[in-house]
Amino acid sequence: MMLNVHDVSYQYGEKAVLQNITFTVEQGQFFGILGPNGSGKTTLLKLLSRELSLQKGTITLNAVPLASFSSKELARLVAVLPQSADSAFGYTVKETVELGRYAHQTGLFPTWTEEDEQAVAEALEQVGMAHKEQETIDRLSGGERQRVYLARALAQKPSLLFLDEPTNHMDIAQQIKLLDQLKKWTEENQLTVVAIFHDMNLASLYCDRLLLLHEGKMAGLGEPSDMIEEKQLETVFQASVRRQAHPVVSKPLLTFVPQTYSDTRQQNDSLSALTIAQDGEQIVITTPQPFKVLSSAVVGAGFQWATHFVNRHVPKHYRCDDPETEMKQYLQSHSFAVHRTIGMMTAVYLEDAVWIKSSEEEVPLFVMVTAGVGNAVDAAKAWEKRETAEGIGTINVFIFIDGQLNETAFVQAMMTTTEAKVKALYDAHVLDPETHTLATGTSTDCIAIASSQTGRLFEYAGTATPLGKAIGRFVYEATTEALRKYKKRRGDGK
Ligand SMILES: Nc1ncnc2c1ncn2[C@@H]1O[C@H](COP(=O)(O)OP(=O)(O)OP(=O)(O)O)[C@@H](O)[C@H]1O
Repeated sequence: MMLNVHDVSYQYGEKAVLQNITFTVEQGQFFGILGPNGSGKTTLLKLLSRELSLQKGTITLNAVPLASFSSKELARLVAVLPQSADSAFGYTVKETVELGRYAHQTGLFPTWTEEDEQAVAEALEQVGMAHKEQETIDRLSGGERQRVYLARALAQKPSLLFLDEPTNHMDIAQQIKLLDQLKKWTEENQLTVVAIFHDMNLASLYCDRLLLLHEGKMAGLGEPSDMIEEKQLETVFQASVRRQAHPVVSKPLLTFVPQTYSDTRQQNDSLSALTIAQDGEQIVITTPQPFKVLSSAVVGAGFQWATHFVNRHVPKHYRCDDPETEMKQYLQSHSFAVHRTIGMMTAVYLEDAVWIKSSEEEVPLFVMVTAGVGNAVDAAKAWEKRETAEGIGTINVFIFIDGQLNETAFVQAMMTTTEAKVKALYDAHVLDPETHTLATGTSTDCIAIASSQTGRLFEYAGTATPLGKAIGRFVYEATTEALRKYKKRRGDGK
């Protein structure tokens, strides 16, 4: 069933609530309508289901004007789950769902057929309420009631389903279950769904296309990934929005920034608040306020907020099939909150760690490096190597920045750090022991870029930028010094 809406406007008395709305929903599509309270979503849905009569514009179903369908014809094609379904108190669950079959009853004295019975049973099954079919509606929870009303709409066996906030009152597990089910029906049975959503992430995850309404006007129409733009949503919803990639699904994920957030994070010179504790077993850097971190660490890789940064000494012959789990156990046994800790390992002597803090006038930066290169690798020749060399070999780099970094700056900081580290290895003439070519790192190197996310904004960290220049310089200097200490301890001083 294809739905076409062209230039539709509507007003209650003098009050214009919809203006020039135009969109098409193809058969089998899951179409979402989003917008703040009062933006006209319910009014639009009421016009689509003919609960309100059209004042201006056209609405067609499979190219036939909506107005030309008889009520009975329309009821066979279209089912509606309204925002607040009329509570049929006293009715049982099954009786409520049976009401959905009235559209299919014919003649003066309609008879209840096997088909009707089956449609009701199926609908109850689909929403997971079959086991409560004899329960009265008033004894159900809000979420269960919502599922029964949905079953009533489904029992109609519609081609087009209009839903006003279908997951209202449902817990998150039920929401996902229901939307998964609806999505499956659109795909398998070519059911067309038009639904109002309040949760933009759910809408984006499940809908093929979205219409964004703002004060009765179209503020956007398209696929979720093209439509959910931070600036656009901030204007429409009057809230601070951040857009990221969903970790699994190829859809955007939105997060809202609390208004109070900026007020609670006014702190200058977060680097002075860092404390360093060192013994032979570990170096622990602690910050009272969480830093946002991008790292390749054993524990806490990817983006994470962290308050503890652990560089742990392990024996030279440490071997483990699952170092991440082992490291997490280590952190737990040392009373660290694993989800707030960045954990790296090294067989290098921790006394040889090098740290540098930039001076006042430069970009506020703190760098710590431990370096061992017994395991050095030339990345360009790694494919030729037969086995990983045994040896003390890891370069761990921790960088703390007093400032705000966006994702671009984080990624560029990683690149700049890697380049500076490679240059330090090059200048120290470190060779891959197997290929005898210049090494670019070791097979287990880790980098953590940690930013206070307060104060100065850094949008870039490439080598042409102030932050990139500082990172390049201090990572190079710290790595060079750490390599010198490592060589000295090994006694080859070269
Ligand atoms: N029957 C009515 N008479 C007069 N004004 C109405 C009527 N129904 C809705 N309105 C007004 O029309 C505007 C749009 O309402 P509508 O219910 O369509 O918005 P909505 O986007 O669905 O909001 P919500 O997210 O709160 O459900 C609102 O300002 C509302 O007050």
